[in-house]
Amino acid sequence: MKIAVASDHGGYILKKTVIALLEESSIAYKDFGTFSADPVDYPDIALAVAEAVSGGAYERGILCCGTGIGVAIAANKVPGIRAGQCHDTFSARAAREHNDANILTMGERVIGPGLARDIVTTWLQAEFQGGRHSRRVDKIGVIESKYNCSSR
Ligand SMILES: O=C(CO)[C@H](O)[C@H](O)[C@H](O)COP(=O)(O)O
Repeated sequence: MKIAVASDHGGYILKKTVIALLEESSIAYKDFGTFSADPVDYPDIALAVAEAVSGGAYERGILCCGTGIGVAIAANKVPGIRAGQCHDTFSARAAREHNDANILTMGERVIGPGLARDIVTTWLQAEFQGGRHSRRVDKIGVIESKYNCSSR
């Protein structure tokens, strides 16, 4: 599995925690930035990871900002992206099993590194359960198609 990872300045330290975990686990990843604690705009880094995942080059993405909210909102504007903010392991598991979330978002100003590691591990190991959940995820795709810009 290849993971696309990025953060804004608000999630810069949390991203380092995520990357350390991926390296310990021998999971392939690419860091899409940001590469310092200087302020950047979270929609820019969310777009980079969302396009990397929606384009198929990366199976999943992990985005960090101060809250995990802004990057989730921005990433979910990209067709095919199902980004979920998870700050507990129950949600992380459900995001995969029920929602087939292909991007995990977290907030450095909300949770600590220990919990973040558990969340990432849970999210990476959980699998989409299909069945009734497939019908619901498919309906998200129908909504997306309804409002998709024809110029894309
Ligand atoms: O997405 C966010 C807010 O919805 C993130 O928390 C950002 O990291 C945050 O907005 C950055 O705030 P700052 O005051 O400019 O550091």
